[in-house]
Amino acid sequence: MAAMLTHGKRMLRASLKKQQEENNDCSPEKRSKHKDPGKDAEWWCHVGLDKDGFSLKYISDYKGYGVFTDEVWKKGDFLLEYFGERINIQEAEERERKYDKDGTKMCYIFVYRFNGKQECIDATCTQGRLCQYANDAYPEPPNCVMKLKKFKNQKPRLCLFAHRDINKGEELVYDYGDDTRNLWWRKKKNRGNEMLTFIDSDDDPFDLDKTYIPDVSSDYVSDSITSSNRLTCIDILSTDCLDMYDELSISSHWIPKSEIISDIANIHTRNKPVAITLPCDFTSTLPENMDITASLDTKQAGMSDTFTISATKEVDPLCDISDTKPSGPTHITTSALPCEEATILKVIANKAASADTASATQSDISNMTSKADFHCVQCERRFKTKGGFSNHVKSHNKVSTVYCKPKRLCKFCGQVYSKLKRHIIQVHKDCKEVKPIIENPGQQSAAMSTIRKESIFEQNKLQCTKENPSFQSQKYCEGNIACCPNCNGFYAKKFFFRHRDKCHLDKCAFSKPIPLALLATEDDTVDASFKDLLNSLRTDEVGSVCQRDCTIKLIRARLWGEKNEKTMEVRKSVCSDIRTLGRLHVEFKSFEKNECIESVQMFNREKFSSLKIAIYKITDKEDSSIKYGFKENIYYLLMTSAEILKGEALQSKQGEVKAMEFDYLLFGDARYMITQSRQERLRLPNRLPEDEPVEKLRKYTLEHEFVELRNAVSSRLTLFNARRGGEPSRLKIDHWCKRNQWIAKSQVKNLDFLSPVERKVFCDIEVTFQQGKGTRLVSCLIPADCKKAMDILCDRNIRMDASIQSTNDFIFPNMESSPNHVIGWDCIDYMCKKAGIENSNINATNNRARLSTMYAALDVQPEDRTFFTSTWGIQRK
Ligand SMILES: C[S@@+](CC[C@H](N)C(=O)[O-])C[C@H]1O[C@@H](n2cnc3c(N)ncnc32)[C@H](O)[C@@H]1O
Repeated sequence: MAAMLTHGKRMLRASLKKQQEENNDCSPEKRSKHKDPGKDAEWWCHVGLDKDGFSLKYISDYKGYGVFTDEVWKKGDFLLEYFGERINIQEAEERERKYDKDGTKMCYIFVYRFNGKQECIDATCTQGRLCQYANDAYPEPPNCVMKLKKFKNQKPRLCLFAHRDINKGEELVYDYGDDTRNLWWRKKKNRGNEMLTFIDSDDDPFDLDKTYIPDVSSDYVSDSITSSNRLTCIDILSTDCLDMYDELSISSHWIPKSEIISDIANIHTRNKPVAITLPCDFTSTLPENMDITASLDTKQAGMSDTFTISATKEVDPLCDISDTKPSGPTHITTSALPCEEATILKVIANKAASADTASATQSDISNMTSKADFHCVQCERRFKTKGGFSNHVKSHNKVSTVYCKPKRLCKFCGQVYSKLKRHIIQVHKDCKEVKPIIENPGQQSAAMSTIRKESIFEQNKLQCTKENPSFQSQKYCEGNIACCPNCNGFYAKKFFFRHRDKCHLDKCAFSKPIPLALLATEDDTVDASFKDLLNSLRTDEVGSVCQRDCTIKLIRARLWGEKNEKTMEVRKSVCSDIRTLGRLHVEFKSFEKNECIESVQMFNREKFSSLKIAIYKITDKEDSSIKYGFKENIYYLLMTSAEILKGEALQSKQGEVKAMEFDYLLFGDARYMITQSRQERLRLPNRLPEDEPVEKLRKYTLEHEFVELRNAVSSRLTLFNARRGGEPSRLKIDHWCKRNQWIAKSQVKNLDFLSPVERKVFCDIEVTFQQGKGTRLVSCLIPADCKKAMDILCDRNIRMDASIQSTNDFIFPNMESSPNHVIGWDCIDYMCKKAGIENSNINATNNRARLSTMYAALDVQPEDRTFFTSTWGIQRK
């Protein structure tokens, strides 16, 4: 593969700068989400965007623009796609001539060979993408590599991958290939001097002359300096040695030599201190590890702009040049120095010193070094000795791990104090609550602890209203704070169990999530179960959107309010619905690039495209397929929400909202996939469980002594009822107790119209009805062999012995102190493992499909079919 990238001119600088600003957008849709670089590349090519983490910078008039990394990349990572119009070679040649002729456009045509044929990508007119600005690596080794990637049913794509680990701030460069006809820059000599000497200026596309003085304020210089915190390499090159090192130029990897040379007019040195004359504005672009403050101070004091760079012992290589006259360029590398040491390299503002520098001797240097003023850039403190300075730097490193006593809010005056106790006793001594504390010193600490707890609660309550709340706890802890439902105290989650005993809480009591718990206490109009629902929301970004956004709050209240039975299922489904709305809103905001936009705007027809992207973002799977079931749920959720909002607008006499009609315009693909999946995939023979493992499992659940009674019975009922959704696992004790209310056994015998099979079914089998999904009642058949086990599972004493919460009235409870029922699929999985069935695909859904497939093959009369489908829980359209 050879790349032919023709040179261009520098005219588009302004427009590219604008483009760069657009590219710097940090929206989440520009973040990678794939670990596998191939998949990652496929996803980004599919989405048609560039990843975050790169920026376009102007390097020099010679090289033009380049792509730089804003973060660290690992070897093998997919970086960017070279995106453009796909054209053939003839068209490419024509366009190249045209671009050259009209001279207004740079030409970005990439030529590669695929299946023996030359193909081209023209990125000349590509807007808002970066890869076309990546330069050729020559003369350095490349840090990335362009690969041709062929994804399913697609034309090949040009993808740039990291060839090695790439640091932040590095320029992305790859090998343009060995077709050097167009790579004129490879014919240039003396790249080390950053193109100051062109050997054949005819080749130079920019017609630069040798005395070209680059623009030091260009983006590249300032940006690369600020982004680089490392002092990795300083080269001191001797040029015209009038005297010993009278003129030196300094180059380092963060400042192209050309730029420096033009701006550092004189760099004099004789011995160790190197005196350089810097222009004022250059001093402000010095890297962090040189002392900028010192130089600025000097300027403020009206002193000269001449500075002395002196080095302490650590920069030993500098000594090497003090005595000997070099025969050629001398390289002094400080790259071996650890960062902390490199900080010691100082710029000392000292007019007198600079005047003397040209004749400075070794003793001058030691004097200077000993007089060195070590300045800590973090806290502005100055040190006379290097030892003191080093210790001080270490102490900074420790700060992050040292506990800093937080300031507490005084509940009496609303101010924060670092010594709350002292403040309360001194200032609020006359307060009714404080007097007893002062009078009974023995109880002081307990009483203060209560006051502190209350103050933390109030403080955290205030934090809840903030976008990025920072919560406090009783004792120091990093993140993960829990709130006690009993005393409202805040504790480290890790140690909450200790407090649980102190507060005499139930062993299985949970801490409550922070912000929602606090907000819920504020709103007394909300019933307890709804507060409970609020508390169960997670406290991440989506959770906080759900609790703050008025529209979501309204929808949540309506969804919750319209359910008669507030079962665990209903709770879960409302929670999941509002989290889905929250997720949509988060994505919607990010696409709209407006943090303040409210979720009601998602229902505004004019914002259709943003909503579309938001849906796309959350339903898109890693392998570029879609979560179609989820997408269809979103459809229904949006429809319901739009109805709620319309109703609300009418009620509040605001007139009808401009709510969207959510037709299948957005959701057609999901609907298609669902139908396809239901009609085809589920019925495919390889999806259906084999008879053998089903039989084995049936036998196992029958023969097993009900040691793991719950799992066995739940699995048996799931198989027996052949029903979707694990409904038997949701049976409640009440369902079992009231089973006789549905069919009176005594009367079954007298029902002449029943066939013998039906009669047997009704006599032997227990029938109960439970609520299915939505409002449907679904029958559950319990075979005779499970009756005893059902009695055992419902026995209150046995349940107590098994530590099942008394409030949990599911027959098949989840044991982990949860108020919920077990997941039917988990039971089957467990039993399969016990029965030695490997990789089983038995589950309620598959089993139901298997049975109905078998049943469909039978020649059954229509009325019997009706009986079968209604009684055996197989849904009929
Ligand atoms: C695909 S463009 C790269 C982006 C380009 N720097 C710009 O500003 O548009 C290729 C052009 O960049 C310049 N270029 C690429 N690699 C270079 C290198 N190693 N040295 C000098 N110029 C280079 C040449 O002008 C070349 O024609």
